[in-house]
Formats: sequence, C-alpha cells, structure tokens
Amino acid sequence: MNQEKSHLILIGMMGTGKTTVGRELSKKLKLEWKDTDQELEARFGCTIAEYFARAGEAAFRQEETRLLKMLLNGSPLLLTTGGGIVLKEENREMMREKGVVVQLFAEPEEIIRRLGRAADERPLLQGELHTKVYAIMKEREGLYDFADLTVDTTGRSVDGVVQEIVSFWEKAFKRRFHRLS
Ligand SMILES: Nc1ncnc2c1ncn2[C@@H]1O[C@H](COP(=O)(O)OP(=O)(O)O)[C@@H](O)[C@H]1O
Ligand SMILES: O=C(O)C1=C[C@@H](OP(=O)(O)O)[C@@H](O)[C@H](O)C1
Ligand SMILES: [Mg+2]
Repeated sequence: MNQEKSHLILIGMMGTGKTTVGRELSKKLKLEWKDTDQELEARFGCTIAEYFARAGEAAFRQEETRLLKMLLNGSPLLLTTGGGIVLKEENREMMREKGVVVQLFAEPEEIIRRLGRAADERPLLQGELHTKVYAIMKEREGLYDFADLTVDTTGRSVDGVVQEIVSFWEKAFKRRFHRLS
C-alpha cells in the first residue's frame, strides 16, 4: 500500500450510513473523525439544506472540493463524506491517491426506509422520495466503484458494519507496516 494513503475514507449514496458508522468507528480507531457535511455546516453557519437553497448546488460542490483538498493534505483522518462527493473526477482521484476508500452500499428500498424521516435534511431528495432515490442511484452508477472495499449494509447492524471496516483497516495497516519494516 502507498505510504501516502494515510486516511480512511467512507463514500456511498445518501442513507447508506456513512455518518452513523463514522461516529461509531471513530471510537474504535486511533484516527480523528471528520464528516465533510458537518465541517461545511460549521463553515457556512447554516444547514446543508439552507446552503443549497441560498447558494445552489454548484457553489456547494465547489466548497466541498475545496474542503476535501484541505483535509486530505492534512494529518491522517477517518473521513466520512457526502454522497455526491464522487460526482467530480478530481475528487475521486484525490481520494484514491490519499486514502483507503470504503464504499457503503444499501439497496434502494432500504435507503428509502432509512431516510423516510430525514429526507428533509437532504435537498436532492425533495419531492417524491422513491423516484428521487432510484434516479440518483442510476445517475451515479459506477461512480463509487473505485473503493478498495464495498460493504453492503442492507439488513445489517451498524455494529456489524463497523467491525468489518475495523478488520479491513487493521489488515491494510499491517500490510503497510510490513512493507516499511
Ligand atoms: N446499518 C444500518 N442499519 C439501519 N439503519 C441505519 C444503518 N446505518 C445508518 N442507519 C440509519 O440511516 C439513516 C441515515 O444514516 P446516515 O449515517 O445519516 O447516512 P449517510 O451519512 O450515509 O447519509 C440514519 O437514521 C441512521 O440511523
Ligand atoms: O448525495 C448527495 O449529493 C448529498 C449527500 C448528503 O450527505 P449524506 O450522503 O451524508 O446524506 C449531503 O452532502 C448533501 O445533501 C448532498
Ligand atoms: Mg452523512
């Protein structure tokens, strides 16, 4: 493994559990946790939904890329991202180069069930949730597939997903350690 790959990065469609898994994972790993949406909300001084309404998606994507670049050039992180971060080739390249990337996946019906209550917080899911989830998943087909590991979270507990990622990260770490020693 490349020495530069110092971050553990979670990507995946909205509702696959990146933020929730990240919070639990950070308790098990000796890595500082940051979530791009939480960082952006602190910078914007408002929620992601309010920022979309005020400045639009293009401005949000610009800020998201700027933040990603800054975070990946800093000290090692557990980084959970917003689902649309893979839309830009530039972002995908940066993540591939600078981190071990884990994709969380869930079947669309499970995402719809999970996001039923929280869809309001996601500006791209306004309107008919079912139609939007299927359309966005189709638009993004293949864009998450550069990940080093994909975890299907459908029907699984948060703890189970966390455990699988811990094992994978520890193995990746051991391989790197052996290569350096
Ligand atoms: N493995 C899981 N099983 C059931 N519900 C989950 C799981 N992971 C996350 N959730 C729930 O799904 C919703 C969305 O999770 P969240 O972490 O915000 O996803 P993301 O950051 O990928 O959009 C939350 O209500 C969360 O509690
Ligand atoms: O998929 C997307 O385009 C988005 C996902 C959201 O994050 P989560 O994936 O954490 O829900 C948030 O960044 C924004 O609403 C846009
Ligand atoms: Mg999130």
